[in-house]
Amino acid sequence: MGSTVVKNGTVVTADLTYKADVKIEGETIVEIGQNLSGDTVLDATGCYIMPGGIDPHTHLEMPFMGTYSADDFESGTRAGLAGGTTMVVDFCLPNPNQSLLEALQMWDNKTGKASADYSFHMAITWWSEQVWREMAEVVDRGITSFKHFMAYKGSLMVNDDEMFSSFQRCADLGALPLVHAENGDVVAAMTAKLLAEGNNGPEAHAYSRPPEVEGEATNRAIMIADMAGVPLYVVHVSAEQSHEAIRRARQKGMRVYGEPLIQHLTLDESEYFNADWDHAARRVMSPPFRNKSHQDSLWAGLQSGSLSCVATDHCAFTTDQKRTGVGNFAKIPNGTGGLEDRLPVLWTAGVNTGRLTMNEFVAVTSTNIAKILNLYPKKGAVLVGADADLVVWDPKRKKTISAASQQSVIDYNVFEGFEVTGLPRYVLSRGKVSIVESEVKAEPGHGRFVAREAKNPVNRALSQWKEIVAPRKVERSGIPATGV
Ligand SMILES: NC(=O)NCCC(=O)O
Ligand SMILES: [Zn+2]
Ligand SMILES: [Zn+2]
Repeated sequence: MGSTVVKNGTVVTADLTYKADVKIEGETIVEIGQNLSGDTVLDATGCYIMPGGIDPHTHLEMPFMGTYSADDFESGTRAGLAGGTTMVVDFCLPNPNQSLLEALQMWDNKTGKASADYSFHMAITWWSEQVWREMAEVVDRGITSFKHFMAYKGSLMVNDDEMFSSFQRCADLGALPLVHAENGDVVAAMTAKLLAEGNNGPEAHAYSRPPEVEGEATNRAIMIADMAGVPLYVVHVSAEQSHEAIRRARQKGMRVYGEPLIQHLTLDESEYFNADWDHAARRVMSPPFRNKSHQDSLWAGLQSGSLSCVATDHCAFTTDQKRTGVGNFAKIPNGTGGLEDRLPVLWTAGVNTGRLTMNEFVAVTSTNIAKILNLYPKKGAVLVGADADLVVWDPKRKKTISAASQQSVIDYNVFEGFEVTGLPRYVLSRGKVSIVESEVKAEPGHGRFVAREAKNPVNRALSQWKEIVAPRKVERSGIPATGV
């Protein structure tokens, strides 16, 4: 087995910055130190050696709104690698009444050509004794997080009673519930009203989902999670209202994690007012893009630690697919891409502006989610024994983002024209050099499923506390006779 040494670089992790060489044998980091030698040398002069990005929120080849998202595990993981992301966590979505295990088999079948490692969250899209039972089997198979859609009424949405039951089951199993937090009833009512009034363009998608629907649902999910005694992960936090609910909960000691997307941090609602229907529809996603004050709130959350991870929610549809919604915005497939662009755009808009330190950048793109999902330190770390998922980051490399040169299969890019400074020189996936600057060496089939263990320390601590404060019957000796 030949060894590889990444030499002359600066290691940047979530908590440290130091000069060192990193030696890899096979798939694993075996040594970190000075003047290391190996069979192959990757020169990192002028570069930072960081843990590869982990995107905790992707939808590859996802059946949704009458179609399938266009990027599959082949193009999606390749796009991720090209931008420094070495692992994705996708969503397995059972149909109503479908067995979770059968759905898992269907999702497994999609992954054969993944060139980077992946894991799944399991969605709870319906509720029954069977779902309750199968959740344990799903956890045994290494999938320890369960997603709940509070929106998409009539398809993926679950009600509060179902959510509370599922959260309690997560608590029993030591699993993590996730929520897409928008009030689906209110969205459905506002959508119907807008359409009835003739407001059918893509901008009405944003009108139908104001920040309040997100704030209300986030707060509700937090309270339900607290009553169930589980931590909670809120996906695609886009607004001050939902961030505020998370901030308040954390201040009260609740274990709630918030995930803004790179799109919401850098793109705003003016996109929906573009006179070009295609331009606006390509940006339709839920929640929609917001205004600058919400963006400032999200950046502040990353800086202060009230928000934990930056994801993409990569769910890419072609222009043709988006055109299904001409004349009715509610039929425009919801979703945008971003896998290839997350790290370069966040570095450019975050680190290069002084909003984030390099260590914070590593934390929010990799290490925090590795800890939350109990993947650390196998993933999200530059440590001896960790998987050699590494990005050698050249802070001076520049490019202008363009659909013409992207890995995603769709015909546009929501970041088109963005000039980024800071790009990978090398990207290694479990030791395999998969990207050399703009040259793709990723190997379809190299990616592997990463199983996770339940009952991480936060789950254990919460269960312990819940047990201590559980309702207990008061035993009384002199019970008075009834008044009758
Ligand atoms: N976000 C979005 O618009 N599409 C993907 C599905 C979801 O995450 O809600
Ligand atoms: Zn969502
Ligand atoms: Zn999503």
